[in-house]
Amino acid sequence: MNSGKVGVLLVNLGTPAAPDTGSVRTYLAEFLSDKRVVEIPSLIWQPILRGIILNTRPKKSAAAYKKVWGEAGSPLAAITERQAKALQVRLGDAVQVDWAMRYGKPSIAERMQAMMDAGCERILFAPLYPQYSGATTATAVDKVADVLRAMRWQASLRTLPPYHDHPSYIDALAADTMRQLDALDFVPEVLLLSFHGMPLRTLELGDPYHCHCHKTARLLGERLHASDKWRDLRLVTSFQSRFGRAKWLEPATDETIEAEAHAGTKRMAVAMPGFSADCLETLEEIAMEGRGTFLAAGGEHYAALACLNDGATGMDMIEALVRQELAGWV
Ligand SMILES: C=CC1=C(C)c2cc3[nH]c(cc4nc(cc5[nH]c(cc1n2)c(C)c5CCC(=O)O)C(CCC(=O)O)=C4C)c(C)c3C=C
Ligand SMILES: [Fe+2]
Ligand SMILES: [Fe+2]
Repeated sequence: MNSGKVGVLLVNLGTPAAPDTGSVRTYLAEFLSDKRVVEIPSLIWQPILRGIILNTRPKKSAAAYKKVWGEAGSPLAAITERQAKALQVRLGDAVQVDWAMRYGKPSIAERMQAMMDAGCERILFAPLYPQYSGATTATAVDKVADVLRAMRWQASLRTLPPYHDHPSYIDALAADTMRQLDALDFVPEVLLLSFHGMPLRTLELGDPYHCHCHKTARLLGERLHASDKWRDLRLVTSFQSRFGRAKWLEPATDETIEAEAHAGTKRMAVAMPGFSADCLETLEEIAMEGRGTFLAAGGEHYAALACLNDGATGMDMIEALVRQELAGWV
């Protein structure tokens, strides 16, 4: 290490290197071998993963990734990179901003080493998950701890806490949700707040994720209902992207979308406040598949709202959260 710089590392989940079966298999093998993600003993899980899942799911998932892949690659990686660049501009030269993925590339190990090689002695590690869960925040922190464990001369580390009820996050969600609702060419009867799901067992074991999601939904709802225009908007919370056979948090987003249409809802918008960047789960599962489900079941108007991404409102929030955690360092 050669100087006392401060670094900020933005981290998100990870994504395949390319939308083909081989790349998706490599990504899923790493992701689904994480014991924080699938909490089944390895002796039982690894044969299922290697014998069944990695022989079937990659082809299906690669086809889904192809539908959302852009010129800059995977949306999740492209947006996270843009967030890092925008934050660098906002924070100036006093801080070095970089980004990494928990699974795949750029890896946490590689970017931590690069920051330290550039002279960062203090690093704020910022997993961009508003709601804490073992499968997201904790495994990212485990990873950076592994990286430090292998170093003789470590950097000092701070980690960004979950921000599910932080005023800057709720302000950003409320402003951006209302901006997007106002711009629709229809007035929704219901706004579905869809969060990524988790196995129900994680709630029973004490993971706060479910509570964090419901608190975010309540605080966002209070802000929408305090406005003149969205006072009567009906809000429903659900959990998407179910994986595997175990019982997951309910209600499930796909079933809720279908049930709403069957019950006579004609106009629906869906927001996904738990995702800091658009990705496969928001763009393919909710914007594309969700629309098909709603229209096929009798709905007429459907809109999936964009995540905060690197828009000004979202970046105001990331800057505020990061500046709070950097207090005393810069
Ligand atoms: C936002 C928080 C997330 C939680 C909580 C979460 C839990 C979780 N996810 C899986 C399984 C899969 N997730 C997949 C994609 C994916 N998941 C998140 C976020 C959370 N996951 C994101 C941002 C993404 C998108 C990645 C991208 O490249 O765009 C996938 C891969 C895609 C697929 O094949 O469907 C799987 C598998 C589990 C099992 C889990 C909780 C235990
Ligand atoms: Fe996931
Ligand atoms: Fe999915």
